[in-house]
Amino acid sequence: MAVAQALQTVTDRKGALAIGLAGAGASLLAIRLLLRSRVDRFREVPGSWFLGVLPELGPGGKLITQKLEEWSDAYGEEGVFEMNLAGSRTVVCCSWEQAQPILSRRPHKMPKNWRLQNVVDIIAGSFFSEGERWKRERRVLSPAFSRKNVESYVPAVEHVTQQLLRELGRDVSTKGEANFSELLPLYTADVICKTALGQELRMLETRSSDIVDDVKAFFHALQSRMYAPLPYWKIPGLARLFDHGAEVSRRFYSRSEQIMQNAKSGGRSIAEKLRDMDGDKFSHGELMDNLTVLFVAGTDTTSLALCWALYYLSQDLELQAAVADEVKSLPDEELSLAEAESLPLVQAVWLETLRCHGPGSFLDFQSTEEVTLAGRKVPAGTEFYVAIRNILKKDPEVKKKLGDDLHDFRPSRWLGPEGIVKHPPFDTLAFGYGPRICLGMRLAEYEGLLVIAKVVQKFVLEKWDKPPLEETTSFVSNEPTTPVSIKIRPRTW
Ligand code: HEM
Repeated sequence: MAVAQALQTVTDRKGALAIGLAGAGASLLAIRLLLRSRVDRFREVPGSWFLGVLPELGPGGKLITQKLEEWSDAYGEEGVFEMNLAGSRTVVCCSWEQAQPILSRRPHKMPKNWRLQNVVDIIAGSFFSEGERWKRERRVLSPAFSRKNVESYVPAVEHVTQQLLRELGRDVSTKGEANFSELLPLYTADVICKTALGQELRMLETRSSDIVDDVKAFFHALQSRMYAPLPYWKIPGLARLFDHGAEVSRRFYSRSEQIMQNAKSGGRSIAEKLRDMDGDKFSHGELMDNLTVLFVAGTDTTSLALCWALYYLSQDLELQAAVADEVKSLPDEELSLAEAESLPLVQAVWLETLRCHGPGSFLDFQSTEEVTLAGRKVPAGTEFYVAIRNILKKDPEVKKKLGDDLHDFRPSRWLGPEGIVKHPPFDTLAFGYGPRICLGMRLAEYEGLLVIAKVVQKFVLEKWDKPPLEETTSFVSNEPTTPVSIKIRPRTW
């Protein structure tokens, strides 16, 4: 009898608990719906009430670039629409008109969004910081990428570019084709090491991909954490099941320590300059963070943009022949920044590649104040995406300047009677906008022009005869889903 009574009590308690939980759930849903109805809404991408559109973004959000383009077409006729991203209301600005109120509030009123907080235990440094810390880091790092300093890196970049040409020559004689997805990240990593960090790691020559593999693993971890429905990395032992961010972070830290030890005091490279600031303008940890950021931000981005550029040139042999004609008589020795910039068609190919396939296809923020968009008030704390790719491929303002056929890859749209016409800010939008625009833009641009010019001068890229490349998103990069392997042969004049 006593046992039966005890069982009854337990069952009653369970029942009461279940009713309580159901009641709490229903109240939460009711509050959510009530709050929702009070907010001025834009057209919304349909999704489940709990995860919203997250499942549609694929594992780790890899489909976000394509989805933003698709949804901008379907829901973005006002230049702005919204979506529920795992419970967070996210407003997407897909036109230049609606993007401007967001971008003009940067950096302090429109910081990067809270999702970046998910990665602070594996990476920090200028790309990820805010407020006073970001200001100090930007001030200290900026001079390293000034025009004058990038000009001083010319011999180093030329040295690595010559190595790239030698490696391509080797691949031609052994395989008849070059895997640019393998070679270009080694090239950009060598350039960063030799210029910014003052170290010669000869990754191209030895084809050693440890650093490049770690950058990719890092991007994977960052992307996975930013789009995870639950903070799996906070549960001991679970993080390693989903990403290797912590191990990669440790490896980068020890590489940065090594670089600092090798750096001479008072030298020219950024690492050498930073070494003198250790403990003064920068704490030691901050120093290590920023060296890692340079590795991470400067390798995959530029190499992927170059992969896309060479892919387009192998698709369009007429365009390639015109580029070859432009670079035919370039000297074998180094090209200054001004000489590289005086090649209009090479520059047009670079600008058009960034417009169609720039690695940073969107920027994400979180507002600190109310913003009015398309006549509707959006409260402080809302997440915003600025869909850069969509703007560059569909916006009426961009059409006015660059033509109606924005879906086509047509470098000549950047050319006028006098040569290149840049159309700011659209010529640099792939590098971001405003005070936080990409720090390495000048170096990336120089590498881009130089590689396009020198590769086409020395080699013919045969016609692309494989299926068209598709892309997937990995943190700030948009990479082809299959390697960019192109049949090449030496060019004879
Ligand atoms: C084609 C190549 C590249 C592209 C398309 C690119 C794109 C971008 C974008 C979109 C941002 C965010 C800008 C914003 O928030 O407005 C950024 C930031 C940044 N990039 Fe690049 N990047 C490239 C190459 C490089 C290189 C070579 C470096 C240097 C080593 C670099 C270092 C950085 C840094 C440090 C930031 C953070 C700047 C800050 O928040 O103050 N990037 N980049």
